Amino acid sequence: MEMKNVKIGIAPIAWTNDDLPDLGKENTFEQCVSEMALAGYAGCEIGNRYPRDLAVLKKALDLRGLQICNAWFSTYFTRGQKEETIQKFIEHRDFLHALGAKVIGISEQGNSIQGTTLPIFDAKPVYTAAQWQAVTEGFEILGALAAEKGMRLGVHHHMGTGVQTEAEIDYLMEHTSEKVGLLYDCGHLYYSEGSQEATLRVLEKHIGRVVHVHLKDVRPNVLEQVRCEKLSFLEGVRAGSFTVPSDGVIHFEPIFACLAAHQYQGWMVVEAEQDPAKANPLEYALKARAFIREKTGC
Ligand SMILES: O=C1C[C@@H](O)[C@H](O)[C@@H](O)C1=O
Ligand SMILES: [Co+2]
Repeated sequence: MEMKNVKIGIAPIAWTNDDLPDLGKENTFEQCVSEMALAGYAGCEIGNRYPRDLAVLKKALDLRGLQICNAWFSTYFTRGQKEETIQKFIEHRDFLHALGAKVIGISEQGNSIQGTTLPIFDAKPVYTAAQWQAVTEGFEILGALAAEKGMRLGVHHHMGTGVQTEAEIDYLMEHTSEKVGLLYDCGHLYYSEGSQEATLRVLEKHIGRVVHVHLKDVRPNVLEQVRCEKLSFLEGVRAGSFTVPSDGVIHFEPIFACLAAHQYQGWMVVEAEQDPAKANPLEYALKARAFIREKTGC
């Protein structure tokens, strides 16, 4: 398998979890980025422990040979906060641009349940026609703003949001232009659709729009527990829903093969939020890095 122009990154969420700040509260920014570099990653995303001062952040990254590839951005179009979302997006875009990132990953959080206590398998929002209209129009505007700086917008399909299922991803892709790319996260797809086939099918259908990839694996026994006990998304994270590639149920070979066959260019980012007290972040980062190298040569 030949993957040219693909870089391997990792997300800080395994060290410090922005959604569950008590997970990894003992881990410092310096430890996080040092261990990312030590484990052989070329870049990373941004977490809330990262310094916001551009010069300080750049120096810390340069010292370790790390690049910033993306950082999460929440949109609130379903709450009617269009102007505020656009304003904040421009600031976020400019910060990422100054750091050399080429992608901006977004997710509509106006009525998302991912951070709530609601059962993740029972209470996700389903957009009305008006909400789809607000979201697709808003994403188009953000896509154009990203393009102004030579960057790509990637919509992160995510559990607990209105862009979660295969059908919702298809709808989004059909009702938006090329300016709106897809942030493909195989862990979220398997979690939502429950099968390897659907996880791969979505990638194959929309590979031309994929601008960024999150590699996470899932533990099927924990997903079953989440379903049976009606747990929330974050309760599931604490219980160990996610792990790194090679440690869960997903077959990564066909995913890598599809990306390689379509000459995907960009980042593949290991993103596996777990309790660092149970899953040593460096150990799991090393495990994922070795697996990716073995399977892709990258
Ligand atoms: O990309 C992501 C960002 C996290 O904050 C999120 O909850 C996680 O599941 C994810 O995929
Ligand atoms: Co993700």
